Amino acid sequence: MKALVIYDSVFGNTEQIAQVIGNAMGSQAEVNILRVGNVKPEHLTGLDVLIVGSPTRGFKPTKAITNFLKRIPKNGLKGVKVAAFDTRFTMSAIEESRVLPFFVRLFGYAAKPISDRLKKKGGELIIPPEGFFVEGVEGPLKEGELERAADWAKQIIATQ
Ligand SMILES: Cc1cc2nc3c(=O)[nH]c(=O)nc-3n(C[C@H](O)[C@H](O)[C@H](O)COP(=O)(O)O)c2cc1C
Repeated sequence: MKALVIYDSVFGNTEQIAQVIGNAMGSQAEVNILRVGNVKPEHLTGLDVLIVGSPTRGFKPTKAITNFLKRIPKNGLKGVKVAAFDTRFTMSAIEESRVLPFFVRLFGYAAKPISDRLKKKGGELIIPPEGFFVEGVEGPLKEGELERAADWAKQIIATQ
């Protein structure tokens, strides 16, 4: 099985999650883990599984991830199993704000629009979009999130 994990990351938290996901799959698959800026069209050929992750910024993926997804040709992910994840504020951090809970309910997080776009390009979603929590803006990741990411990756492997 050939898998690719593509991520963007500003402060390093999403990168850590991407590495854990890739490494957890690595024992069962040929896995590449690439920052979105380093992805070339040939990386997408012959893939069985594509996983894309982004920090949630303003309720959305980063511009680099959005642009990458837009550039995938129509039906470019036909026959590819896909999954999406994001990193995001903890629920308690959101609830400390007066206005944020309202907007989060309305606009959500990055993983859902990523998975929608992957499906639109022909990919078959194999697991619901997932979010991993960071403490504050720059992290660190909430305790236990790296383990949760490894479990999530194992669920993906189990679908193969
Ligand atoms: C400008 C900005 C906007 C953000 N917007 C959101 C948001 O809408 N929802 C959320 O849950 N977290 C938001 N965050 C927190 C980020 O999700 C957090 O910084 C990110 O998960 C860290 O990942 P990274 O270390 O890979 O950059 C925002 C952070 C910044 C700096």
